[in-house]
This record gives sequence, structure tokens and C-alpha cells, in this order.
Amino acid sequence: MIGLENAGVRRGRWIFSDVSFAVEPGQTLAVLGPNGRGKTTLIKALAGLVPLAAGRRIAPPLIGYVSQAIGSDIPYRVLDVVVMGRALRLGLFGAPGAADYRAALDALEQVGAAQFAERPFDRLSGGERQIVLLARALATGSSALVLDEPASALDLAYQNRLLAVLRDLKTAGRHAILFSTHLPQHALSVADDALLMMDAASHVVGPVRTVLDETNLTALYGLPVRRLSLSIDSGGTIEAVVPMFGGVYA
Ligand SMILES: Nc1ncnc2c1ncn2[C@@H]1O[C@H](COP(=O)(O)OP(=O)(O)OP(=O)(O)O)[C@@H](O)[C@H]1O
Repeated sequence: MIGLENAGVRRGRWIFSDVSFAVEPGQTLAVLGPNGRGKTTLIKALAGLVPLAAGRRIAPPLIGYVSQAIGSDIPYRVLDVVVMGRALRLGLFGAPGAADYRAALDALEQVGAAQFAERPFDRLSGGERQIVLLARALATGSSALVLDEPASALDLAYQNRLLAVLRDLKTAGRHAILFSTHLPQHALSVADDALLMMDAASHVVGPVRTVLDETNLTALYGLPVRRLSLSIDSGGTIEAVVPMFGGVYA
């Protein structure tokens, strides 16, 4: 399980306070909020990289973490970047063995990026790097995945791949997953719950379909947002989140 209990982080001022949630294995929580609201800070606090000024963090010793930073000037082979996810299992002086490389390759296959295995990481595009770093997080074998805007550089096909990977992991039921996103559709597509960071002192957490309503989305982003449920000919419904840009819903 991963979570926070009455947690807060201060950086001169409170970035967030009194945040509580718990994500069990098999569950996914999406974190949403405008730029600068504290999503990365919260994720880093959950990953143990930023100290809490209040409350407590609940997390296993090893977390599969993908940061927002996807740049690298180091010409490592992609497979070696992914195998670095095994590092904490290997200890200080351990070298990766065949089983670790197998796990790294499996993770690359799982995210649809095995074709990059032999390429230098620094020559991949931003989106290709982002999907490789997801593979590195998976290769840790951790039961907790904490992903900071994992889709920010992905095209529609890779977004679909990412969401499919998250859905498969959820079905398998072994991972507690938390990801931040600026795309409410991604939250609706794969998350069970959502945490909306409204401002430093208030947040909303609950079932994704309940909390991502028009009132909350409009308050969160400070512009009108419609949430539409459209029936489609082939059966089922489409859940659409439609913001108003320049006076027009688009
Ligand atoms: N190391 C730091 N020292 C002081 N303030 C910081 C530091 N890192 C971030 N902040 C501030 O904390 C606030 C939250 O930043 P954070 O990166 O968590 O936001 P975010 O919601 O992830 O934003 P975005 O959607 O733009 O990535 C911002 O006001 C930012 O300027």
C-alpha cells in the first residue's frame, strides 16, 4: 500500500497540508491540479525525496518512481537504463545478472518499447524516453508505482499503450499505482480514485467518477469545464471532459 496520512509539505509556505489517502494493491489513484499546485511535491514526498513537515507517509521500501525529468546527456544503452531499476535489489556492489536483464527486457516489452533496447538513451525522443522510464519503474519489481505526469510527452498511441499497461497492472492486482496528470480523461480511463489539489489548504479525494464533476473541474482549473457522457452507436458510452477555450467548448 502507498499513502499519506494528514501529510503536509512546507517550502517557505505550505505547498499542501492535511492530505490523506491510501492506495491498495490493485487500485489506481490519479492526482490532478493546475501548474504549480504541488503535484510533483506530493509525489516526491510519497517517494521519500521531499521531507514531510506534518503527518506521515506509508510506502514500501522500494518504489517504482518515474520523475518528470526525462532528459539525459549520458549515452547509456536503453537496456542498461532499464536495468538500473534493479539497482536497489542488487545492493551497493552487486552487478546485474541474466535474470535482471531478462526483467528489464520484459519490462520494455510490456510497454511496447523493446525495439529501443540497444539504442542510446540520449538519442531517443522525449516521448520514447518517457515510455522507457516507465519500463525502468516496472523493472524494479516494486508493488508501488508512483508516476509524475507519465503521459506528458506521449503521442496518442503511446498514451493508449501507457493506459493499457496501467489497466493490465490493475487487473493483475499486485500494484498500488499513483500518477499525476493534466488530462482528466486519463484519470477517468484508468483510475479508481482521484485526488484534486484545489489549493494549498484544500483538496478533494474520492471515486474518480464522483469527484471529477463539472463543479470540481471548473473550480480546479478556473475555467468552465463540461463533463459529457455520450452514447455511441456500437454500444456503451464515451466519457468526455470538454474545457472552454476562448469562449468555445473545444
Ligand atoms: N525546491 C523548491 N523550493 C521552493 N519551492 C519549490 C521547489 N520546488 C517547487 N517549488 C514550488 O512549489 C510549488 C509546487 O510545485 P510543484 O512542482 O509541486 O507543482 P506541480 O503541481 O507539479 O506543477 P506542474 O503541473 O507545473 O508540474 C510551486 O509554487 C513551486 O514553485
